[in-house]
Amino acid sequence: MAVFTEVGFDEADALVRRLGLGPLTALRGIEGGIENTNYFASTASGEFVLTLFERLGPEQLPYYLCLMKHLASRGIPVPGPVADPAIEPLGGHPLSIPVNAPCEFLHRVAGKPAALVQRLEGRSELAPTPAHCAELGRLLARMHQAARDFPRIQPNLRGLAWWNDTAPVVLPYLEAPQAALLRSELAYQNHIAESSAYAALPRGPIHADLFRDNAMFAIGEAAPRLTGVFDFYFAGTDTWLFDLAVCLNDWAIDLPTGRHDALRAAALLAAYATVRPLTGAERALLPAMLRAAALRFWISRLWDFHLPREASMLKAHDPTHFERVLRERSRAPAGPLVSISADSGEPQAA
Ligand SMILES: Nc1ncnc2c1ncn2[C@@H]1O[C@H](COP(=O)(O)OP(=O)(O)OP(=O)(O)O)[C@@H](O)[C@H]1O
Ligand SMILES: N[C@@H](CCO)C(=O)O
Repeated sequence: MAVFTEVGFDEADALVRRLGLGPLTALRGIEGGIENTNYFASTASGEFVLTLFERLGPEQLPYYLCLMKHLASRGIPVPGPVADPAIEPLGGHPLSIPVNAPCEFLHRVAGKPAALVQRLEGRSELAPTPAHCAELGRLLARMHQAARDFPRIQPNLRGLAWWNDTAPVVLPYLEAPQAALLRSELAYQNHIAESSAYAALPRGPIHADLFRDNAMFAIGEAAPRLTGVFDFYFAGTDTWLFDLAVCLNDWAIDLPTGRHDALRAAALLAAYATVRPLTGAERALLPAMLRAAALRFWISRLWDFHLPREASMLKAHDPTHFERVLRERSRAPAGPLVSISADSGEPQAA
């Protein structure tokens, strides 16, 4: 469980009252998550999640919170953040907004920047079937399209620049074969990022961390139905293909071996393509982006594992999983076991 910062009942009560939600009736630290402190907060007006940001500051947070609001207002099922009625929403062009200007969705709790968002119903499906993957694929494509006119710009802060900065920090902890893999994959990804095919990839705001534990499905319905996706705190402007690769590397992977599951991948890709067919450049670079997405989480897990932070309830993720996924992706250069027909963009299991 990750509660890095303890929140007193009275302080949370003061926040929800200020936001016009009535008195707090219950507050409970949430199991799971490794980045932020999360609590379930029940109030007279409904169920919410209180997040205290442990690493991110007021420079980055307005992007995530405003993106969630933007998506929610476009009918994408994401938790809407609750605004402080005392703070005037900022108008005008986002680039003209001063970096430290107050954001109506950003609060302060226990000395940390904090947000209160709606609690989604349902539960995560940790053993997804092709039908769950299809639901996710459709939603991902709708989300990419709905975010296209989101006016703020912020890079993916866990993108290539961060990999280049962080690899030297974790390399001293690695055995020789792992260090060689990390160095060579980083060189490959720097090379890919300079290519004209990469420059041609469509891009926009992406979630960038949409693992199966960041989505909720309705409970007790015959067919899988997503009730929403959450945890946008790694979102940023990047290629849509990278977002798709992050999802494929989690939703369509056999967790014990790191092997690709062709049926789940085909379902996810086909559903995505029914909403937004992939471009030629995307089809060409899917294998490289699957490697990039594996590298991203291998590095962040190594970083969290070898340079841990204090937490009263914390379970670090296993870095060796993404080392296995990366080796699998590099061994099978065709990437997922699917072929995507050039004319329709429709993937099929190979
Ligand atoms: N809006 C929400 N609705 C319902 N449950 C939520 C919501 N936000 C968070 N949760 C619950 O809290 C848990 C932890 O949240 P989250 O995954 O965002 O943690 P984190 O530490 O911020 O991120 P990470 O997944 O990057 O470790 C989730 O697994 C989920 O059970
Ligand atoms: N989804 C990430 C954790 C949060 O970034 C992982 O599984 O490593």
